[in-house]
Amino acid sequence: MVRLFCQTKMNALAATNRNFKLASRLLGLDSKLEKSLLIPFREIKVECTLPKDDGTLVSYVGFRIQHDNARGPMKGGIRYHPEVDPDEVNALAQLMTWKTAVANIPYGGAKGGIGCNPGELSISELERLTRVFTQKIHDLIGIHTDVPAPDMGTDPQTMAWILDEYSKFHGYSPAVVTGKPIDLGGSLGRDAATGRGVLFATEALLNDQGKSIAGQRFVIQGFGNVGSWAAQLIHEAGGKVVAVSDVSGAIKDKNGIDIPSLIKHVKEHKGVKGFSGANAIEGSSILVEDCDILIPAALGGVINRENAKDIKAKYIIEAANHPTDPEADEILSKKGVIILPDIFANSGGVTVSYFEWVQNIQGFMWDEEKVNAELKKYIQQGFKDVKEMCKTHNCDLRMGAFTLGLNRVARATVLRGWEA
Ligand SMILES: NC(=O)C1=CN([C@@H]2O[C@H](COP(=O)(O)OP(=O)(O)OC[C@H]3O[C@@H](n4cnc5c(N)ncnc54)[C@H](O)[C@@H]3O)[C@@H](O)[C@H]2O)C=CC1
Ligand SMILES: O=C(O)CCC(=O)C(=O)O
Repeated sequence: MVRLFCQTKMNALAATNRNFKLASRLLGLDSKLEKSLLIPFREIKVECTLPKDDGTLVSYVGFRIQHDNARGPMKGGIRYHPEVDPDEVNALAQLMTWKTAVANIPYGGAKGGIGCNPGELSISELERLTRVFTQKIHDLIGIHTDVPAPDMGTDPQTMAWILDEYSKFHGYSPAVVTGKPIDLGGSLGRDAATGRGVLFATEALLNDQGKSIAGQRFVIQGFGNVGSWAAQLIHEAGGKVVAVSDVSGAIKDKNGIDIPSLIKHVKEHKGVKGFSGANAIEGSSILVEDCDILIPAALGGVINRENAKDIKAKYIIEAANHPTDPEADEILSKKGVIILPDIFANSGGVTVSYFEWVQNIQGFMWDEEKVNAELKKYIQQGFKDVKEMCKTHNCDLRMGAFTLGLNRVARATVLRGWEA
């Protein structure tokens, strides 16, 4: 197995390919088809020169990996983070292909990113960098080819800049990105959608186990778009969020953190650090804190062979992409921990992105009630479909989701005549 950066964390692409191969074996896919599904459709790597506010020039590397388009336009977020590298973006693009298929929305998969630290750039530097990146990729994305969206370190404002820059070349095209500000054709409910999807997915799993959200103790790693919305909605549903972390630090209160007050604090102080309503703890201990349900909502590979044995949660809901290494999967499975995999658990974001794209193409805006009700239907159906695959292949939820996604993409690929 290939490992980079540290001994404990597996390379993201090696981990994703391993899950792909296991699922492909369960489905008995033909080896030529397997190879065609694994190799990305197109890999784009561009140099982006940023004129900084002080007049100096800095070079960044940007990526857009377009993994597969058998089921429709490629779809996936754009990440700004110092650890963005081609293997990670490749893995994330591949995961998008299986995720859109699990959600049963008419898309393929892609992902992009720039290896930068957005926290160290001013707003005008972020705008210039986003525009330069868009200039480099504008002829390879499009409403019916590849539709970006926000991911870690990017937000609706980033999408507005991409939309504006793209429109200079192709005419006004709101449907070229999703996760836009509402004033530019964004969908009501998209901002909360990944967190809301995490709530619906958790409810589906707990219902299946004869349980409910109320009274369960949650720990959440990451308090950005996904983590903070998940925390808020879980809090409203009667769940007790007992510990939270972000890049600034970690906090804990076994009686349950007052999430609305924490959200206010984070808006003012840019992080959970210093929140007076809970005790500070070591960020490194967050994943092994005592709880019923652990929600990683930050980086990949955080649950690995080093810490898996110490995890106390009975359930892990993967709000982040690929937070769990296959080695940790094995350890956790032996401990009886149930994992709701990323390609299902965090599919609420891309599902509402699909609703946004549909609204843009139709030129007709839905109300938020409709968006949330449709999202619930998709997540509940997705859970049923994943469980069905678990039954058919006698496998866990991750392999249930992978076999579901792979099977749908393989069928579309064959129907389109891939051997011609
Ligand atoms: N935004 C979306 O719609 C979707 C996001 N995701 C995934 O969810 C995860 C989070 O994404 P967003 O919330 O959008 O990003 P974000 O940029 O809004 O928030 C990221 C959060 O992670 C925290 N963080 C970063 N490094 C950390 C560390 N070492 N320890 C603890 N916390 C750390 C940051 O402080 C921040 O609170 C990512 O894995 C992303 O790929 C998945 C599906 C959709
Ligand atoms: O909303 C989208 O199109 C993609 C979101 C995303 O990047 C993800 O699900 O990981």
